[in-house]
Amino acid sequence: MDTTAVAFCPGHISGYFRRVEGDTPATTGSIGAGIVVDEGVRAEAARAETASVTVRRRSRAGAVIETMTGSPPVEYVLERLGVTAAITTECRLPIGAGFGMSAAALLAATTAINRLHNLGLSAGEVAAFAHEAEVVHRTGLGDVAACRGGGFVCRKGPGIDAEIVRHYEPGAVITAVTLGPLSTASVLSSPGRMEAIRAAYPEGCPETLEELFSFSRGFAEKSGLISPEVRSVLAACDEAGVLASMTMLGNGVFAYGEGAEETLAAFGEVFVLRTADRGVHIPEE
Ligand SMILES: Nc1ncnc2c1ncn2[C@@H]1O[C@H](COP(=O)(O)OP(=O)(O)O)[C@@H](O)[C@H]1O
Ligand SMILES: CC(C)(COP(=O)(O)O)[C@@H](O)C(=O)O
Repeated sequence: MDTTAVAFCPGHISGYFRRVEGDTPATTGSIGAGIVVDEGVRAEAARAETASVTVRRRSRAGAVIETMTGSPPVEYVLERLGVTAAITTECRLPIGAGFGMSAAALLAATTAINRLHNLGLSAGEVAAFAHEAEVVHRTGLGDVAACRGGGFVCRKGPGIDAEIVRHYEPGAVITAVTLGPLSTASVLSSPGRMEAIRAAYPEGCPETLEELFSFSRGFAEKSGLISPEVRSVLAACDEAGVLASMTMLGNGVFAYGEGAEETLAAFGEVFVLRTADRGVHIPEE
């Protein structure tokens, strides 16, 4: 009997989205587009009498820079599955910055719990529990669906079973900078903000990364979400001819193409990411 199980899930930078309201969490979610990135969350589930979650962030060099206790959405999944475990999540990207860390933590943790307790859930059932927790806790809408696979994605319906168009761009470098957290729940709970977001939604699916940036930027401009700090970074990117938009929902910017890293570096810690080639999985260790 294994005493621990591990899973990894990539993060997802949403470029634009529109909430779709269903009758249940399964039919509630979002449509939109974004990029699944190679950095994400590694979750370990260990046998334990009681449920607990420890959240760790590591620096690029591997040192633990932050440790937090508790994660309401991950605890929700344990309770929903009727099992206990000691969960430890580890990530390098900041939490609450629009990198879909809540969804990555949920998918990775649920995958690890399924394996630890031999629950026999299919990949779809694992994703359904993770998605339910995201929607109930207002930590995300479309990230779980996106992180089931890699590439840059266009989600055409809510929930985990809707059609998703994926384009794989192996090696494409996406650079991001964060200027501080933005609570996803606070935006998703604001009727005024959600109406502006609804009205800003662009039609059609991007065929190229360039198009994804152009649709995302149009959405960001119309959404009313751009803070003065994000505006300064976007202005610098425009000046340098670098494609850029706001990370949804985070107080940050993601950018693509030559000069992106140098331009963003003036504003904070830069994360150099690549489009992920696969979604949630059990790593070979
Ligand atoms: N790495 C993680 N491990 C465990 N829980 C997490 C993790 N990242 C986010 N969460 C949960 O999600 C909440 C934040 O969600 P949100 O603001 O949507 O962040 P993000 O934009 O990174 O998805 C946190 O308060 C925490 O409860
Ligand atoms: C934009 C968001 C609603 C939240 O994304 P994050 O803050 O990264 O959890 C996402 O889930 C989406 O539906 O596109």
